[in-house]
Amino acid sequence: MKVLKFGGTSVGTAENIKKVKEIVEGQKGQIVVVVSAFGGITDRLIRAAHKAAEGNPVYATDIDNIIDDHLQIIDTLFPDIAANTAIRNGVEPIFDELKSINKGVFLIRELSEKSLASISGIGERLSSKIIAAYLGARWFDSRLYIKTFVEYGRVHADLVYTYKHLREIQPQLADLSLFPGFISSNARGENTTLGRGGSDYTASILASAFDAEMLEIWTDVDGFMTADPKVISRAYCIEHLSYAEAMELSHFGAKVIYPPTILPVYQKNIPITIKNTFNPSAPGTLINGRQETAGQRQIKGISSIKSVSLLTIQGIGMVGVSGISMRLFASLAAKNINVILISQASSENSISIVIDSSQTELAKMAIEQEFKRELSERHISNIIIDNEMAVVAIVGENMKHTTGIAGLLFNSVGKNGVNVYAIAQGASELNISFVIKEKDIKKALNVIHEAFFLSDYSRLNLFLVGKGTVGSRLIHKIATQRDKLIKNNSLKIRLVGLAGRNSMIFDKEGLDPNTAIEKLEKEGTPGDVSQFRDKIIEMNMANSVFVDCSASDEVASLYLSLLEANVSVVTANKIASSSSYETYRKLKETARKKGVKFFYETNVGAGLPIIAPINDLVRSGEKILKMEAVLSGTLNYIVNSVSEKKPLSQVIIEAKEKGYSEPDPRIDLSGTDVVRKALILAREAGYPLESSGVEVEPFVPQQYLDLPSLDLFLEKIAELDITFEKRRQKALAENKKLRYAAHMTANGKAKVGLIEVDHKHPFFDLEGSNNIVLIWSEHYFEHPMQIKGYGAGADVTAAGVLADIIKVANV
Ligand SMILES: NC(=O)C1=CN([C@@H]2O[C@H](COP(=O)(O)OP(=O)(O)OC[C@H]3O[C@@H](n4cnc5c(N)ncnc54)[C@H](O)[C@@H]3O)[C@@H](O)[C@H]2O)C=CC1
Ligand SMILES: N[C@@H](CC=O)C(=O)O
Repeated sequence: MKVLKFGGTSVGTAENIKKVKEIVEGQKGQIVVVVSAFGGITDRLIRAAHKAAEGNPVYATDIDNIIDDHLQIIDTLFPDIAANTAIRNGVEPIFDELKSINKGVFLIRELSEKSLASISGIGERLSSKIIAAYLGARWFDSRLYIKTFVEYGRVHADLVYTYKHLREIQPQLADLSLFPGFISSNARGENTTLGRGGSDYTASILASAFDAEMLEIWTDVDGFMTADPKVISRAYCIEHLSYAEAMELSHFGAKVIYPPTILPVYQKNIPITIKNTFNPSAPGTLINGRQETAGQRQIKGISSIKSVSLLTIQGIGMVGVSGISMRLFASLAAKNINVILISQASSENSISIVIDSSQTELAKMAIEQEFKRELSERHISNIIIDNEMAVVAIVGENMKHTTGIAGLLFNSVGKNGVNVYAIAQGASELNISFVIKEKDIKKALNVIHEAFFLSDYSRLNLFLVGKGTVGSRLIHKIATQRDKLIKNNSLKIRLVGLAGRNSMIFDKEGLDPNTAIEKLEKEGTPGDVSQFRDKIIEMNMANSVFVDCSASDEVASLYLSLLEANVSVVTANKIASSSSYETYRKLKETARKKGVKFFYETNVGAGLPIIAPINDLVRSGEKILKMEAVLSGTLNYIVNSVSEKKPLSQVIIEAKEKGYSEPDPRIDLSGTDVVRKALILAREAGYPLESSGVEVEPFVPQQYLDLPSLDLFLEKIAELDITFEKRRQKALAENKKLRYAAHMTANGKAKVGLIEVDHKHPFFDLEGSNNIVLIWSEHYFEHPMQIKGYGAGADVTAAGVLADIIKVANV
């Protein structure tokens, strides 16, 4: 025999009830069906009853509407007049009862527990009669067999009597029998209920009493998911759970099954299958007593509860005093307050508990009353209440005796800036629960899911500033590389925010990179970058990365606050790392402390790997003694491209057009860009160089750089065309070439300026806009390490920024 339970949505409409019929008719052997009330009816009944108790006459209309909805379902399911009349006659007395109890409540303005139990059970009485007639099943009144008693103000099933009654009627069961879920009665024969979700419990009690071979819970999801799919879109259905795992997951918020349901079938070792009425071919989740084998996932699922409060009592007078916990929990139990989580420090200095937020005041009063003396004598100093909290739990039998689970869990939430307020883990190692702020729940669930369920891919949420030469190519690369990154690196990069100088757009699900710039221009909301930063922090998304493709100091000034908010920063903009050494140090230290990344590889040599190899040398204990480099793509392009036919002024414009120069080319021509790069290289090599320690010879005389506007500069710079060409010709006559070079030594000094190199010098053959860096260290002494290649340009830089972004994900 099998017991099949169909919940409210499964029997929410006549169409759905037809699906139920197909499922039932597809079964073999003896079947017992349990049904809930039609979807939403129980809530509507309870609301109407409360209105009646408040003296609100609208209750009567609400009841009429409930009755009409049932009649409509009857009319759709029973088009045949005789059958229709028969079922209408069958339910008419229940409609009358509903009206008269509510009328009584309305007249005396009082809704007793007894009346409420009678009213709220009417939904199941009606649905079960209608569905039994439609399926041709023998109908049984659960109230006659499922008996309850009250303890601590709560209704409990009296399983001894219940099993006895049910076994007595077992011989009367037909091939297809149907019981209403949820409803029961007490020893005096008065109506009671098994509590919300009680239909699952009814089905489990029947399965246990009748020794069923299987209990099937038919609902509107495919089964237990690895996490709440409304929060984690990548959550997927769990194929198998042990009873204990299912109990833990459902207790902690996974509303797939009502937690007490598991006990009756567990005691008989009857398996449960969770199935989807709307997707019956899906395998669902099987719950049984099978032990997990090694090699399977350590974590089966993540669940969470919101709207809870963390209540902490603390005081040094509690240390070593026995009976404190007993009195605390007894005082809460006396007020019917359910404790969701308990955490106590081994010092016994404090006990933290989590309770439903609606019971906070009641709990505080109960504790204050119980510990009146201890509070007045300051043995207990404080009762602290943190509201708007959430509990997150990871569940899995395979966690037992496996090291590193807690480490991975708290590392993943910690580096995303989620603060953990309390932790609880039982010695059974089946569940690790912890308390966080409710606002962090989405972020926490996302990062934990990513850390433990690596089945698909990691995600990065990008917030990009700058859609110019480099930024626009980066967006293009994100669009073109997307599929490859998912396939080869299991990484999904989502552009969730984009900002220009005065406007911004956001999309939590990810902007389409092919149209993001156009969308920003058309639909962007006005605002500056500090507002962009505030919104990033407010969005509080997991794995957030801020990407700076501007040349703005205003943007660079935001990095610290972003890193402090656990947002990683990837930047092509050199301003931050080349400003004061203290700023550079603080940014790196903050990133390290917060467990986020601060990457700026493109600051020197664009897409060339220069910073990473220097870091590797330093980390391996190498002392860097000297560096010589050509670090300006623009200036190298200029010295290589000026000719008799092509004057300096024309080549400067070309360098800008080719995307080599800074937005303002005077930054290159003054030597500032190379100074910035030299500062960064020296600092990466371990020398706290400041810009005052760099001797600079600008590429063009200072008087041109002092001109009031860029336009004027570009107009006047032609005056230098002849002088520059002469200098170039003179060097050429001596078989030499001009190079704008940087020179850094271990004494912490640097020099930047135009030099002449002969054919033996490694700079001599440096073509186009290429860069070169020579590094002398203890081991690279006679022959320096050389890094050489394209040193500027939108595509190589965008590729370098993308490489830094990928590095953030550690894939
Ligand atoms: N072009 C190259 O080869 C390389 C460039 N870089 C760096 O890349 C960065 C970007 O360079 P390009 O794309 O050539 O510059 P760009 O001028 O073409 O683009 C910069 C973008 O940033 C935006 N922007 C500027 N100030 C802003 C602010 N306060 N708020 C929001 N947006 C702002 C501008 O509107 C523009 O869209 C620069 O810092 C540059 O030094 C780094 C390595 C190589
Ligand atoms: N303007 C820079 C671009 C790279 O940083 C250069 O010319 O090298």
